[in-house]
Amino acid sequence: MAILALKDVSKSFGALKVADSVSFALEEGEALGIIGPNGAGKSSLFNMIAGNLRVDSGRILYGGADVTRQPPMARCLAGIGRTFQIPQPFQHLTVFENLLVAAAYGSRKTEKEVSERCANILVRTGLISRANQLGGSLALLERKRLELARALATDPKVLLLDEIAGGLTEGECGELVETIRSISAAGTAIVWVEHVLHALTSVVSRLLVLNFGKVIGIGQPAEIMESKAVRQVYLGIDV
Ligand SMILES: Nc1ncnc2c1ncn2[C@@H]1O[C@H](COP(=O)(O)OP(=O)(O)OP(=O)(O)O)[C@@H](O)[C@H]1O
Repeated sequence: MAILALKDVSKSFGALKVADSVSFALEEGEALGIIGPNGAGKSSLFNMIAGNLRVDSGRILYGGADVTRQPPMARCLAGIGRTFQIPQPFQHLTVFENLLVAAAYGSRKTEKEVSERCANILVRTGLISRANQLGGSLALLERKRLELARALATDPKVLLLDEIAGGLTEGECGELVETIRSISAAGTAIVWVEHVLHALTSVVSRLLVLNFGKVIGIGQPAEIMESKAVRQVYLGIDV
């Protein structure tokens, strides 16, 4: 059964259609990449899946249940975790405290469970040596890692990554990809919106292409990048 499914989801801002009857399904443990030109509606799609933006029509199913009208917190507690394109950690809390907030808020876990879980995530995301540093003092790669760690602290079954590799150097990007790959290998389903294609395709098994809110292709990365419609629209190549 699909862990996440969108069925004919549509959304407009006035005359601008950011989702035009979008449908796709994500299997448990699958890693799906989403690409598309600037303004195609990728972040809006994440906002609708996470509950930060209401759909105009269509349905969002999570674990088979209809969550279309559920608020963001309910979806987060149910297991839909996300990162934001621009990381905004609590600047005056330490890295560890930032994680504690994400892990403890609204959850019924004990203090011991929450602290152990956060310490473990700091190790997995390469942030353990930064645990006591203030969130506001981190460099870009570490802020991205913290964004990822905060999403993981909510214990997601589906992790939505919004352009997490953007702005990193080649080496930093490679390090982050390794971390994301290990999260995927541990069984967390991932939907990753990214412009850095080589990073994306080194992790995901399928790519979905959005253009003006419409899905213009979904399939294996090699097949998608060869598709005429995708090359014309996304890469600007005349074929
Ligand atoms: N709340 C809003 N009100 C009006 N227009 C919006 C709103 N949010 C987004 N838009 C517009 O909707 C379009 C899609 O935006 P969105 O951020 O979803 O695109 P994107 O594919 O994520 O782009 P990028 O790759 O640049 O991040 C853009 O033209 C954007 O300006």
